[in-house]
Amino acid sequence: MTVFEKAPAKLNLSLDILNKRQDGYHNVEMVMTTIDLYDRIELTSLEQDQVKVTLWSRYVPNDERNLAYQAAKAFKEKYKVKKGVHIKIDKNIPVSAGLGGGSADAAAVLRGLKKLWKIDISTAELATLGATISSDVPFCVYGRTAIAKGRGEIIEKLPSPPTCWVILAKPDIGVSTRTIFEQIKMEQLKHPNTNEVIQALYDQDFPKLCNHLGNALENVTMNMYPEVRWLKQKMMQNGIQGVLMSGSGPTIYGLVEQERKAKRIYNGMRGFCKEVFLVRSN
Ligand SMILES: C[C@@](CO)(OP(=O)(O)O)[C@H](O)COP(=O)(O)OP(=O)(O)OC[C@H]1O[C@@H](n2ccc(N)nc2=O)[C@H](O)[C@@H]1O
Ligand SMILES: Nc1ncnc2c1ncn2[C@@H]1O[C@H](COP(=O)(O)OP(=O)(O)O)[C@@H](O)[C@H]1O
Repeated sequence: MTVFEKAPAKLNLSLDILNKRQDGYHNVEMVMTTIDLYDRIELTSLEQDQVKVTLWSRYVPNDERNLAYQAAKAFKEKYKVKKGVHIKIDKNIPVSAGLGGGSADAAAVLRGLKKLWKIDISTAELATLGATISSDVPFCVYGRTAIAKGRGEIIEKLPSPPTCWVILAKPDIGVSTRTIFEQIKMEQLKHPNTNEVIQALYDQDFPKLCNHLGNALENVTMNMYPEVRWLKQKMMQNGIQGVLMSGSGPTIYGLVEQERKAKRIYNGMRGFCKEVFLVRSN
């Protein structure tokens, strides 16, 4: 039997760092939403007790370092499944981009295995299992729009943003999330107004949402990689209100309501970097 799952990328509409914890992680508050840029995951049940990953990517390993592999192992162990699975990943989400591609794949594997092996568990239980893989997996298990707290594992659903176009531009560098967190100087962080972002979602107020997008990691990454600041400025020169770096970067995104304007900006941004996408919000 084979099951197919979409693994959508996420955007951080806001990202705040509250404090550093004893375990080395940071307590965060992040409003996140999934977008229509996704990897495709195909899961086929195997009689042999093995996890096999197939994907074609220069940047992602197909062994036990793959988060999709780790998700399948964790699922099999937790629910004592003796069968195996062949995971095929069709990778579209850029890697080490701040778009949570690895976490999206892991979450899609958890959702897919629940269907493939007909295990009766709740989404909350899957998200708890996902937290053992990486901080963004619990959000990716739910998808749509939510606020993530703690180290990312406490999820509260929110209304999705008014439907809009999303232009994504990724500079030709990969950013290590761990390295960016290591650079943080708490007293220098610029904090977003998370409550205003949440209120804008409840009010379905697109201009207000755009005005309050904010990411405490933006300056940390931009100080390390000036090309990210440059790319944000290029995106802003198009007269978009809502422009932000997602996650620990380096992807810059812009939110636009009108299709014609979005297509014009998408075409313009392609002159500045190779990896540019135009997708819909969820
Ligand atoms: C920053 C965010 C925002 O959505 O995304 P990305 O930029 O990776 O997409 C996430 O919080 C990233 O989540 P994820 O990529 O799953 O991180 P993990 O694998 O759990 O952690 C990687 C490293 O980042 C640091 N880390 C991560 C999460 C957190 N709340 N505090 C941390 O200090 C830790 O040093 C950890 O070793
Ligand atoms: N299925 C996967 N997809 C993408 N990256 C993966 C996957 N499994 C492991 N990784 C590794 O995770 C790291 C971060 O990848 P990614 O999730 O794309 O980053 P980000 O969350 O910053 O967008 C990379 O070093 C990559 O090799």
